[in-house]
Amino acid sequence: MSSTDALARLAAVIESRKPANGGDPEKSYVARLLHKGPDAFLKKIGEEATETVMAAKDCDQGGDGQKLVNEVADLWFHCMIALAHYGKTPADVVDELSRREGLSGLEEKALRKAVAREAESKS
Ligand SMILES: N=c1c2ncn([C@@H]3O[C@H](COP(=O)(O)OP(=O)(O)OP(=O)(O)O)[C@@H](O)[C@H]3O)c2ncn1[C@@H]1O[C@H](COP(=O)(O)O)[C@@H](O)[C@H]1O
Repeated sequence: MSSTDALARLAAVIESRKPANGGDPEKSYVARLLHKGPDAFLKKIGEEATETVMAAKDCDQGGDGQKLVNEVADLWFHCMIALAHYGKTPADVVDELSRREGLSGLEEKALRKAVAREAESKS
């Protein structure tokens, strides 16, 4: 079974935890966060992003990378709650990454700057 299947299965569980789908904040962590609303899960995303940075620094100090994997899992999980709340799916993110496939970040940035310069020269 592929990793994207696991993301799709988790997305389906998160969907089932929405208040409109009967998610119970007393019995489910996801339902509790969704019930509390965006401020609650967006705060968790901020925390998990910071913990991801700290775990990466731990790798620089000789760590084996497992903390980094754990923190990225927490980060992805909380981002998936945000995606679900705003009506998006992991498949949408994978599609966006696929769309970018083969387009160098440096080329894309240069293209963006050229478009901005062009617009500025016309204004
Ligand atoms: N993948 C996860 C997952 N990853 C992390 N977490 C929870 O996310 C929280 C992470 O927060 P922290 O590490 O900051 O720990 P904490 O101090 O307890 O956090 P807070 O008190 O600040 O909320 C912990 O409570 C973890 O248990 C997760 N909780 C649930 N899932 C998945 O979501 C499914 C549905 O979960 P429920 O909605 O709880 O049934 C589960 O079956 C899992 O597949």
